[in-house]
Order: sequence, then C-alpha cells, then structure tokens
Amino acid sequence: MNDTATRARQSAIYLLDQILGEHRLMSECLAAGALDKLAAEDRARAQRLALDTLRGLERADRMLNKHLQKKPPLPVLNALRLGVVELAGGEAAHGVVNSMVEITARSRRHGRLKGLVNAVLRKVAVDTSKHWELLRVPRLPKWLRTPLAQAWGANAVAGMERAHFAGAPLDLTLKPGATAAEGNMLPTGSVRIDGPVQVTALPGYEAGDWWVQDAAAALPARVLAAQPGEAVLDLCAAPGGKTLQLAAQGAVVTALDLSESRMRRVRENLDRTGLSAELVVGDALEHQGSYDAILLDAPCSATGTIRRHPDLPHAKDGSEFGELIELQARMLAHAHTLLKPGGRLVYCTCSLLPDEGEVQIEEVLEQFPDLSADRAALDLPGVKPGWITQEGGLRLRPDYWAERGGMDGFYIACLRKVG
Ligand SMILES: C[S@@+](CC[C@H](N)C(=O)[O-])C[C@H]1O[C@@H](n2cnc3c(N)ncnc32)[C@H](O)[C@@H]1O
Repeated sequence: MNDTATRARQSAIYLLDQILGEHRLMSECLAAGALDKLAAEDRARAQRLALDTLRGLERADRMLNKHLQKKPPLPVLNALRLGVVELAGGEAAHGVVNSMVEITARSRRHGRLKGLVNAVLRKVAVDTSKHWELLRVPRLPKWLRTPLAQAWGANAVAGMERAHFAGAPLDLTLKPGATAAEGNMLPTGSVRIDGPVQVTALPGYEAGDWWVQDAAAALPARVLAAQPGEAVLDLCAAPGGKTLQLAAQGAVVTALDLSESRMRRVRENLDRTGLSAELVVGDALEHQGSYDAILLDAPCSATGTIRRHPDLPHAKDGSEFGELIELQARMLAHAHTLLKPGGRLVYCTCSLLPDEGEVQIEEVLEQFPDLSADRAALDLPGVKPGWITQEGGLRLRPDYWAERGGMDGFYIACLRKVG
C-alpha cells in the first residue's frame, strides 16, 4: 500500500482499535511505537484522523446505525467511523470510500466485508455534512458525565462537551522579554494560535523563545510567582512546562519526576530554551529537602484535558481514579514536610473532579492547621473572581472562555505555611 493517505488512515484505524478495543491511551500507543514506521507527515495525519474520529464518534455511530443491521467487527467499524468523519469534514467521497474499501480488503480476517464498507459509505456519502450538523454534540460517557453534572450542573457539562468537540487551539508561554510573531495575547498572558500549525516551524521555536502550554496550565506557576534566587521544588515535573516557567522566573529549581523517559523531555525543553534546573529522577514521596516554594502538579485523572485528548473518556472508565486521589493526598502531606516556614505550596491537577481539587484542599487545610489558603496569590491578570472557590482555590473549566476557544480544566490552590 503506497498511497500515503491510505497508510495514514490504516494507522488511524489501528489507533482506534487499540483505544476503543484495548482501552489504551493514545499516548501509550505512541510510546509503544504504533506510528514509528510512518514518515513524520503521515504520523501527524494518522493522529489527527484518530483524534477527529474520537471527537465525532457518537455522531459517526448515529449515522452508521441507520445503515448497519448488526455491528461489524471493531476494525471494520472503525474504518467506517473514520470514513464518516472524513466525509463530514468535506473530504472527497471517492478517495475516502476507495481507501476504506482497500484497507478492509487487505485484512485477512475481515476482507470479505469490503462490499459492506463500500455500500455503507456510499450511502452515508449522500449529504453527509448536512446530516452531521443536525446531530447533537457528542456526550461524555456516563461514568464521567454523571459526577461532572453533580459537581457543575447540566448546563456546564453541555458547555464542556461543546468545548471537547471543538478541540483545542495552540497556546504558547513566552520566555520573559520574548515576543510571538503570530497569535493573540490572552488576558492571562499566554499567546493563542488558532488553526492547524506545525509547532517546530513557528518562528522562535529553535531560539527557545516559547514553549507549548495550555493557558490554564500556565497559571499554577504564575500563582506560585517564584522570586529570583528562591529554592523551588517542582515535585511532578515532566515534561516540564511549569519547570520552564519557574526557571524563567529566576528561581533555583529542583525538578523531580518518577519517569526517566519523561524526564528526558524536561532536559530537551531546558536545552532548547536555555533555562536551567537540577533534574532528579525519583519518587516524590521519598524526596527530602527544604524549599521556599513547592509546585505539586500531581498525577490525576487528566479529565481537564479531553479537548486535546479525546481518547481519554474511551480508554478509561474511572476505576483507577480512587488510587490517584489517595496518591495526591499522600503527596500533599509529604510536600508539607518539605516546605520551609513561611513557604508556599501550589497544588494543581488537570482534573475536572472536585475530589482531585477542592476536596483535597479542604482536607489538607483541616489536617494541617499551619497551612492556610493564600487567596491573594490568585489575584492575577485575566483571572475572573467567579473562578475562585469557597476554600480559596481556582477552578478552571473547558467551558470557560468559550468565545476565545476554551481552556483546559484545572484546579489550582496556593497554601502558605505559618512563618
Ligand atoms: C500532571 S504530570 C506533570 C506535568 C508537568 N508538571 C508539566 O507541567 O509539564 C504528572 C507527573 O507526575 C509524575 N509522577 C507520577 N507519580 C510520581 C511519583 N510518585 N513521584 C514523582 N513523580 C510522579 C508522572 O511521571 C508525570 O510526569
């Protein structure tokens, strides 16, 4: 198969099979080399196709259901889903149909279903975009929709689903003094670039003038506001977006992460941007020391990042979240022991679940009477008063800034230890 579009499509279908059939995250598939044999351009295309299909999965299934008497095997269903999504996106019908038929025909197990693929996609191809637009915005699965609706209400969840379906623009954090040749400045100071771009081709990439970081993800380090020369510990640092911000603020940064491979990315990012930090590969729960400030960006459900990772609701079912919540509480308690009197601890998670944000902070404030929530630290440009929570944290949601293209879901709190 030498047609490059078909190769990318076949790889996208493989990713969908893994995510929807084996419940693996896209990042796990990529780390395992799922796309390593493809050229860079085909790799990017395969990923984009798989992500678009996951975002539109519910609509694709609704359109296909009308033409399928029973569900075909998953790889064939995924070829059909991808076909529908591409047709809805305006791709020429003959190219899409031929490609999906060819991919199916080459399958030893499912080749006999190529006629079905051909017939169904030809039927769908009549007026796809018109029917597509009439379907409802795809919903989150129940295991996530229910707790989110309880926490934030049905309207908010509908807004989040619109944001997830729309996907995310590209946000950059600028090094102090650097300017961006493209994009718009957001109220919180990040630069937003709409439309598809090749990151490495943007001006300033080689020079390390900026790094890619969602506008919401850029706020925890702004809340921490390290002073030049302060000893700052970044407890769960990789791939290093927040480490770069702390280093750029002039702090003496120790960046720690459990994952050696992810830590290599912190090193690459520091090298590209000419910033420095001491890197430690290790377990946050065992680290010792004494710091003026600590940033704890704890491992979490990552439910705030579904705009960019639409695989997550399909690959996960919430069953691992209890362990993560326990780990976050243990990390918070350990971070408390590493903090100098008068020091500040910024806790954050890219989660939409209060159990990983508001509730953790309520509990830690009860557990440690020498900690208090520093509300003044949240008073930053672009932060709306309505985003501040009862216990003194900052709740960010993907349905915020809808008119600007949304933001990741995040929870951030700054705790100060009595001096
Ligand atoms: C949310 S990510 C951090 C993102 C990072 N702060 C940034 O801005 O790029 C969470 C990180 O926690 C790390 N991690 C998980 N368990 C850990 C542990 N016990 N000790 C240290 N790091 C851990 C993971 O390897 C992962 O890189």
